[in-house]
Amino acid sequence: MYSDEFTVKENLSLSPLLEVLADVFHRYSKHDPSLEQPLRSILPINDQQNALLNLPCIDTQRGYMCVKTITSFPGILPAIDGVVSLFNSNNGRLLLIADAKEITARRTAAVSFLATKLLASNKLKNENAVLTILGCGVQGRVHLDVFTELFKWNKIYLWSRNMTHAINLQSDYSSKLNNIELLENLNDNRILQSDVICTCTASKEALLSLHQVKKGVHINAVGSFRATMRELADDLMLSSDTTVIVDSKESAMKEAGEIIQSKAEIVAELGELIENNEFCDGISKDKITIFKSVGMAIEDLAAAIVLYEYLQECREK
Ligand SMILES: NC(=O)C1=CN([C@@H]2O[C@H](COP(=O)(O)OP(=O)(O)OC[C@H]3O[C@@H](n4cnc5c(N)ncnc54)[C@H](O)[C@@H]3O)[C@@H](O)[C@H]2O)C=CC1
Ligand SMILES: O=C(O)C1=NCCCC1
Repeated sequence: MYSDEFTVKENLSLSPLLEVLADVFHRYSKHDPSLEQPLRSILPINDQQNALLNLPCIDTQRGYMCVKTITSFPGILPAIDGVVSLFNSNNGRLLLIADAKEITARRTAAVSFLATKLLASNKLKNENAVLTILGCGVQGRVHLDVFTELFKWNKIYLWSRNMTHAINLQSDYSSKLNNIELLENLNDNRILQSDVICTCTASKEALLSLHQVKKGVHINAVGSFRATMRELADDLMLSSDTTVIVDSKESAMKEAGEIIQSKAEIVAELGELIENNEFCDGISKDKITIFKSVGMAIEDLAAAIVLYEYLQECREK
């Protein structure tokens, strides 16, 4: 069965995806032996920023195995291309091949939302909450889709190095939302009003420093996945007001520029926060929380399982 990007978009629902993501993140961080995920391979092409990535994992508890093979060519749009393959882990049969662009986009934004729910639940109770998205490429757009599907924001600010991307995104949303405003530069004081910020760029230099954000902000830093990439400055990473959470300690220490360059302490993995009210409720309102995501195979597995099981259900009806 092949699912192209439109099929993925139409059939991959966020609510079951969030549930399966929470389960696999929890089991990953508990080192559950039924879930195996080696460090992914990232093969740079001719020492340039382009790369071939391979992300495998096995979940014998759910009875699936998954491998995503993608290219990342930041200079060519869309930057990511490839496929996600889902197999039965009991008999080795191939079950589904799906477009990796859409799976990667939606699962990454869903993980950012999960992190926001766990680390900043107080912000999601606030009717006046403000969301800012930096970078309006594929990830910026899908973060806007997912974050507005799951929560009603009072105000949304968009910034992109290429302002046309931000203008187009605002305009595509104009019939649905009239509370989106554009930021022309990163010194705009409106960033200081943000309760949640998602950074979704391929930047190699820090875009956000400590003085640009308010105390208590939650940041999902999505863009960097190499030692040379980063979106957040050292003073933000290293502030005593900051708590840094990652998807995987092993991956973040190898791939996340912000962590590698700043040597910031990683307080926990996202999976350690699942069913851990003591930790989540114990985060003071004034703490800046940073979720640094680099991406993992189990996220693609979760998305492929939800999509496959839903398509099977539709077939059987
Ligand atoms: N954490 C994760 O699981 C995932 C992370 N990513 C990463 O997220 C980033 C965004 O991915 P896509 O939206 O798919 O790419 P894209 O190519 O669609 O968008 C990239 C955005 O970054 C901006 N940008 C590039 N260099 C910049 C700079 N120096 N300063 C400011 N903005 C800059 C571009 O203007 C564009 O808005 C990439 O670095 C990608 O590798 C992508 C997928 C999953
Ligand atoms: O997890 C992924 O998939 C990716 N992570 C970093 C950038 C390329 C795709």
